Amino acid sequence: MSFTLTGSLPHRLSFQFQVPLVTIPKSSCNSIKVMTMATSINNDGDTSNPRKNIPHVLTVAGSDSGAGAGIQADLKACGALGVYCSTVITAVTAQNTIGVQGVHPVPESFVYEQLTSVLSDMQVDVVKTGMLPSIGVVKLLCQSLKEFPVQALVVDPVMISTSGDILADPSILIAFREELLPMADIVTPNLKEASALLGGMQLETIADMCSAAKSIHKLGPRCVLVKGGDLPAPVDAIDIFFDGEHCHELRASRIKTHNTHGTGCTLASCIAAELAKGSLMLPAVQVAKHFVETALDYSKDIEIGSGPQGPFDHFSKLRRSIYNSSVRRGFDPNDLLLYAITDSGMNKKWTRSITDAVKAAIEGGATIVQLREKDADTREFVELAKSCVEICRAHGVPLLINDRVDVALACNADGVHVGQSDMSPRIVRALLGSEKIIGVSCKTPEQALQAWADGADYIGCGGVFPTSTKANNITIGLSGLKTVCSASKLPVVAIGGINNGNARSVMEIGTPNLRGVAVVSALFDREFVSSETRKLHSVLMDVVSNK
Ligand SMILES: Cc1ncc(COP(=O)(O)OP(=O)(O)O)c(N)n1
Ligand SMILES: Cc1ncsc1CCOP(=O)(O)O
Ligand SMILES: [Mg+2]
Repeated sequence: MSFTLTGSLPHRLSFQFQVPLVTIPKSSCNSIKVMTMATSINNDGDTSNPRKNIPHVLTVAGSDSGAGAGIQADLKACGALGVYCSTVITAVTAQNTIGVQGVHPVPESFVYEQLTSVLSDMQVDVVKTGMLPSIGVVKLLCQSLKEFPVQALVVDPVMISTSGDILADPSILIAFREELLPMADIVTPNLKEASALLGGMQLETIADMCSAAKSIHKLGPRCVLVKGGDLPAPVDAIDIFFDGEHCHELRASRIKTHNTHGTGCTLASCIAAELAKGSLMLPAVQVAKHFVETALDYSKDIEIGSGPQGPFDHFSKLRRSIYNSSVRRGFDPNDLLLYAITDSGMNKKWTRSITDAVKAAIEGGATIVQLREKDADTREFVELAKSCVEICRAHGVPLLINDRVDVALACNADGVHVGQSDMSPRIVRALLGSEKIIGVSCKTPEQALQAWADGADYIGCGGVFPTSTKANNITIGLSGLKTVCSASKLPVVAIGGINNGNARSVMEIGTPNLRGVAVVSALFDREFVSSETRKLHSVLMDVVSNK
């Protein structure tokens, strides 16, 4: 069902909105995405120039001068996920990697003025809250949200900074419990905040987190995410998500780094950004966790400031997606970590399209994709490749074509993978130019050196284990892989019979230029591609973060 609003704008434009009406039950824990399409119509009635609404998150939080957390983290997280972010600043803090040196709350009346300015004019989809320094600010925010309802409210109940500094008056708990949480679609406390919301309850185990999530849910939010980052040294970063019915245990690899300042703000902003794009709640939380895990991994060695907790880089993934620009991007060997190679036979068997298979692999954490479509007609292959290039580019994941330089040129793929009996990499380089990625299959040190001399960017080495995906392929074992890696001047990705049961043994052969695993059947000869990819990704992240 929809209704039409018409009105007029200044100058020569009039506008028309199609507004679908939806009713979402409170217990569904889904995002409430009401899509609006504004179409500008000129005086001739021409509708050829539609105005698009960009998903929009408003963050109501404090400014962090060091830009690792707070408003600055929220802006970066939303920007990295392609979502517009407006800001209402509740306090200005002087802080750096050492701690918080000062807090200057913005007068409550001026917080309200900012809220009114944004909400009365802009089409905000989701509001995300961070530092709310006083009861007065919480009350004014709730009042504004009643006056200008939005589709979802994400509450990060910031009370104490990770350096131990107090960021909100302790009396704020009453306002959280009585006013804000009943309006929230999700609240994302860490262990200390969950304990404070529940009057000091001890939280030491996953079972404790689950019962805390259930108790916080009784305060009114649709969903609760209790973050277990402070649990005593578990292997994974474990969070508990409660949707009013089930407790889900969400795991991500625990990255060894001191650059963790702003992870809470970033996680909540990513959830808000995904909800603004129309995602359901659980997938939004999963994407947010994956974003934080990847950003921490990419930033684990950066050095900003001299204190114990540094910020991380929100844009690592975005930078990887600037393939279309004229700037030479260079091949990033980190991209080889989880190399997903398609197989049309397998995807046909599980009745899914190649594009859906590629989307699912990326969702699960694939870091590079190769289209290996041995049976496709050329025309069909080019069309498929164009769609996959679009999908991969939107996610900052490089897309390579197996064997077919012509198809790679036609779809402007990021590169080509060739074997010993395919076109020589030297000719491929001459055809593709210096910007594109070229991979070469090698089983021996001699082949590896030749590939380097021919201008390859990486080596695909295998089959490491027996496989039925490629007929008559000689198996070289872990020792053959080690021999090639040791002789190679190039980064190497291992291939052949690799799955989440043996990937660790491959990655632990002890040669630093082995950068990942390439897999076909372990992802695509399975019913659920994204969860299989996620499992393998988790094994790989575990290995690399412990190196
Ligand atoms: C990453 C990666 N490594 C090796 C191969 C195998 O390539 P090739 O030897 O040309 O065999 P086909 O895949 O063409 O059958 C690969 N495709 N990708
Ligand atoms: C293309 C290729 N090249 C060497 S082994 C192989 C097949 C890898 O497939 P799987 O991951 O299913 O063993
Ligand atoms: Mg080949």
